[in-house]
Amino acid sequence: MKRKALIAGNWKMHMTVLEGCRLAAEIVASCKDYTDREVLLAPPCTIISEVSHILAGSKIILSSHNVCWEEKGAFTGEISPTMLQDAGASCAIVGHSERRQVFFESDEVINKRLKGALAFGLMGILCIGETLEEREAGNTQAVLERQVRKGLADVPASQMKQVVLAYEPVWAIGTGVTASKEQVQETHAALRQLISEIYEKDIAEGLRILYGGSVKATNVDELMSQQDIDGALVGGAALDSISFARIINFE
Ligand SMILES: O=C[C@H](O)COP(=O)(O)O
Repeated sequence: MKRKALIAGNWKMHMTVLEGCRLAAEIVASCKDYTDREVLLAPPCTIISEVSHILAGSKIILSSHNVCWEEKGAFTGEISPTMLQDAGASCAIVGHSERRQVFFESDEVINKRLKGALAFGLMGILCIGETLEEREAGNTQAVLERQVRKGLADVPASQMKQVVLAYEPVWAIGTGVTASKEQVQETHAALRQLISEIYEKDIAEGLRILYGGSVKATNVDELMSQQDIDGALVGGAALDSISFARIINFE
């Protein structure tokens, strides 16, 4: 099955309104009318609304970095799926390693966030990935399997079209160390096999699995040449329009 590639730029905690609007406009200008790939931007929530105006008329998808599972109520510090939609977003990232590591979000909380996003019709990017310590202890597969099974717990097959998986080994994020294309391909193939065991083969074949961790203009082509790498979740290199444009236009 031919899956549409997805190149996602995660701006993390960067960009004022002015900076973000300028970067978004530069990215819009560098996008072609693709049929084989999609582009997504995830700015901080403070500028989602302004960036949505810049993206209007383009096919670029707008995402948040996180989402609450409730529509409204006493959840200080949280943003609901409908608030995100109101601001112009149609996707939410959940379970990013920085949420797991720095803010101690558990698999259970991440699962609630994902189910909340899907229930309100958002696309959900579920991030998973092992730490260096877990890798060195030989626990990579077990950690990824736990994160996938718990992250997708009670997500019905009917909502899996809204889900994207992002494999981001923590040791490769922001470090300049990229996992090799062989390492990533092998991991993605194993993840696809796991998804076919949890759901069914067709769902696994249709699921997009992104790689994240020091993706750059210089390594995107070789990563994207692999059968089970369906796109990239890009951090640092997404903050520069020239680098990100090159990544979007991978060959
Ligand atoms: O969400 C993006 C990832 O954390 C990767 O970040 P990076 O490209 O700066 O390594």
